[in-house]
Amino acid sequence: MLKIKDLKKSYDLFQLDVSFEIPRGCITGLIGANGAGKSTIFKGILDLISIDGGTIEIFGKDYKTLSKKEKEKLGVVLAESGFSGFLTVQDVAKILENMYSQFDKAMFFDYCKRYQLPLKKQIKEFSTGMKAKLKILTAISHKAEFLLLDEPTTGLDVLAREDLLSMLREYMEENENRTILISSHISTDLEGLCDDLYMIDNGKVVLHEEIDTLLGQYGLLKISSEQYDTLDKNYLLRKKRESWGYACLTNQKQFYLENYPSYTMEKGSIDEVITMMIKGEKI
Ligand SMILES: Nc1ncnc2c1ncn2[C@@H]1O[C@H](COP(=O)(O)OP(=O)(O)OP(=O)(O)O)[C@@H](O)[C@H]1O
Repeated sequence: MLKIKDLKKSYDLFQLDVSFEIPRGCITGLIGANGAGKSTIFKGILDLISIDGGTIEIFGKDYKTLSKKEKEKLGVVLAESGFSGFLTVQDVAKILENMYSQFDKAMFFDYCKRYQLPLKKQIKEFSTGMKAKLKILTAISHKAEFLLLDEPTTGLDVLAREDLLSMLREYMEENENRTILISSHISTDLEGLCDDLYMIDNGKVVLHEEIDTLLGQYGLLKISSEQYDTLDKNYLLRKKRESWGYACLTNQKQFYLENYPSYTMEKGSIDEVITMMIKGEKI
């Protein structure tokens, strides 16, 4: 669905250089701290910034050659975008109807009712959660095949975030060919939604893994210096010196559980894996 090879973009001290592929029918997450380069990737894919190098293919074509009809198959939420605050939901529906031949008006108003989005109130009076839901709704209501969502959950409370993730899950359930690329710095959002995860740090991909593998096969060994000295280190990815010894990240948890059953092995949250990959020392 999307193929990015050696995408490069420089801003002063920041240098983006990433390659990745997003298969049809999957939800792929981009996770990274503020300034990691997530929005730059989205803007590159959508041709909103000039890139310094690399290739981007969407639907098997160079991204610059997409026809109007093909662009209609994209549903986009960008961190800094949105409709004018002076418009109402009814105005937005009219705009979408004119923009997209596939706009599903009934579904749009049905969702507005379900998520209590008032039709006649100006958007500037909406809460952050209401604005976020409207943005997602504008991305999914024209039956887009591929959603590109940059930080759609930022600033939302737990309930609003859950509503938004439900909208995305429903969107995926309706058609198995639908595909999502979503970024967030909140790992739990992506953990419960995505099939595949790319971790971005300082413009580079530091880890690519399926969520099931990340949750099932990664683990954090917490051991003393003496235990570390005699440990088989072949299946360790990173280590970090701690006051009590070493924390070690492995993607072969089972090996250490079987061979060192008395050593402390923690499941390791996605945040801990990210921290170890970025701050830990290579073995
Ligand atoms: N137009 C620009 N001019 C100069 N520097 C920029 C510009 N846009 C982005 N940058 C820099 O590029 C880097 C990556 O920014 P980007 O917005 O892609 O990060 P991000 O991962 O989306 O962060 P956040 O989660 O805070 O939105 C940052 O160092 C940022 O300051």
